[in-house]
Amino acid sequence: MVIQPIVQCDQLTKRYGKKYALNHLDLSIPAGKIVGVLGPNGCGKSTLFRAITGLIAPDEGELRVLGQPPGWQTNRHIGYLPDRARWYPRHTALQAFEWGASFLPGFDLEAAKTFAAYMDVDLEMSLAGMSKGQEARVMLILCMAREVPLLILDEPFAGIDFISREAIISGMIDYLEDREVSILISTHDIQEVEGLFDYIVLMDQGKAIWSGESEELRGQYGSLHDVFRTFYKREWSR
Ligand SMILES: Nc1ncnc2c1ncn2[C@@H]1O[C@H](COP(=O)(O)OP(=O)(O)OP(=O)(O)O)[C@@H](O)[C@H]1O
Repeated sequence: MVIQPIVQCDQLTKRYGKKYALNHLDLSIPAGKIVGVLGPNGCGKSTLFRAITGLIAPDEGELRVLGQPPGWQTNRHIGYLPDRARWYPRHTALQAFEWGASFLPGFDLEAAKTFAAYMDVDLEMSLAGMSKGQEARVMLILCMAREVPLLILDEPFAGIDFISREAIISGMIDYLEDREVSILISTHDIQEVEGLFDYIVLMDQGKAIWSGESEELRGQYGSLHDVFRTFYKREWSR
């Protein structure tokens, strides 16, 4: 069953003191898309993801995820990679995936192993011995190997080098081709990943300043690099 829209925000607001992390955000994200949630540091991307996964309660406004208010019922159907995610250092990658298979709804151990082979992850290596980029791959696999309708990946490519990032992204595109899944991805690595997105949300100061099909955005403004120049002049001129 495909739920339209996958995420719906009406006047969604989250304040920290006087600071608006989300400022009366209106946003409707259709299902079945790979969505780039983009914008400068501090514009509210992670806060939006935390609200979607029920980790923070909004101060005002309405949020519906998979057609319902966020909570444990919706979280069963969401694979979430938080920013700054870490795993238990003494575990090996395989132990992390076996944990996933026993605890995470919809986790497919064989898919995780296939991803690991593709992403060059040594299953027997402990996470303590891994580089930042290797650990980031394990964390990404823990989310991607789940049969769920919604994946939320907050900065999944941070720490992964340019060459590996391209390989991982093309692997993701192959893997996702036949699956009915919606993915929200925040990233600052816009140039490498631009081919991945079919829908874009541009955020600034807690609001969505543009959202729509990436082809439409490219048609109007050119590459994502040019889009950033157009929409975030304030940032670029600093
Ligand atoms: N727990 C918190 N306490 C106080 N302020 C917070 C908290 N969480 C977020 N903020 C503030 O809310 C704003 C939005 O933060 P958020 O982490 O959502 O931005 P972001 O777009 O994910 O940024 P980045 O690209 O740097 O990861 C920022 O000004 C941040 O300082």
